[in-house]
Amino acid sequence: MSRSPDNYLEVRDLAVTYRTAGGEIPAVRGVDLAVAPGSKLGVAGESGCGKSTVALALLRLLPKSARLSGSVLLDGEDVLTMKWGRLRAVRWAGASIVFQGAMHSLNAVHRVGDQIAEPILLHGGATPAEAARRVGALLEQVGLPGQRAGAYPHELSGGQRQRVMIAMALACDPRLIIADEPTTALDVMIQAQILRLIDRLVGEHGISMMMISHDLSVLADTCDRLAVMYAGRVVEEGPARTVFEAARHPYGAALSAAFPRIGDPASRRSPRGLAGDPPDPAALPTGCAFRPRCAVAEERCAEIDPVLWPAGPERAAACVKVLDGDGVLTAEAPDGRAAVDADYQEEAR
Ligand SMILES: Nc1ncnc2c1ncn2[C@@H]1O[C@H](COP(=O)(O)OP(=O)(O)OP(=O)(O)O)[C@@H](O)[C@H]1O
Repeated sequence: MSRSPDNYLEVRDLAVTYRTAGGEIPAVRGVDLAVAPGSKLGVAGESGCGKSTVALALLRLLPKSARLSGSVLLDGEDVLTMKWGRLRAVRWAGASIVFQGAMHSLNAVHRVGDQIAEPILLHGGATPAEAARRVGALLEQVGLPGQRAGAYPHELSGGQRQRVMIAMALACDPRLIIADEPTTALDVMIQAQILRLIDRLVGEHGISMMMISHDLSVLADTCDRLAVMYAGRVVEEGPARTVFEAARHPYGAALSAAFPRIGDPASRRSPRGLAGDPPDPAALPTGCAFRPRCAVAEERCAEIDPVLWPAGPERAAACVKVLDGDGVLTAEAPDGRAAVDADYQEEAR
């Protein structure tokens, strides 16, 4: 993660624990992320690794059972500590979210135009006539005729509903869009259209983006940088293409191999698949959380819980080793990062 005062979004040591009747669930365990203005960060990982929890935490949309720590700096202001009035403004103009599954996110009993107009009226200080004009323009921007403003969600297809969600996310000219699995519920052809649409709109408007997906190949195509999450942590981070093509963390490599690139013979080597399931966050294994599924785990991985450390230019990986493009394991010095415990540093050298 590149730390800079210029980052539009900077997440520092974010931790989220859900309190449930069955005990505490540490869903996110110390996550650092950064998005520079106008850039696109992809967050990848299997179901349950904490991606949506991170997305919801960014705008304090988590249920009351969630306990948060760390900071979420949006243009330098900490979302986690700001007052409610400020937070309401930030939620639309500072950053907005496109959720997975538009059917559940749209209100079934209201016309979609009214739903898009709501934030414009509440936060944009527009008159009803101005809001109606803006709704028409937003619908056109997402490829729907302005008259569809009068439709109810059930009268639209899945792809059209997701377009409405994107129009709503754009309503107050946000500087950041958080897209959480924006195409998961759609068929493949429509998925590609929606991804192209999001890509075009964020490019045209100079909006920063954080896109969440379990599909590394989609993120590699869409984003500049990529963070791979596992068991509530970022285990790998770097330029999107490079992480996808040559992951440095065994989990990044396994996830990448699970999405072979069509027409690329090298990808068919697929040395390590993704067998098994992620751990239950309430019962993590000792040491590295990926150890039970890791093809290259060693005895010391049961003792060491690795943190992110430099693993090449602008890259970081949380593993005692790094995997190079040929599958040869090399150990690299972690550049003396203070967070790494002394034994681990010694071992890594
Ligand atoms: N409201 C909640 N109460 C208790 N546990 C929760 C809650 N929401 C999520 N969790 C748990 O937190 C962990 C992380 O969930 P999260 O939804 O953030 O992961 P994810 O990577 O986004 O997965 P998916 O892609 O399936 O949404 C999971 O173990 C999940 O069961």
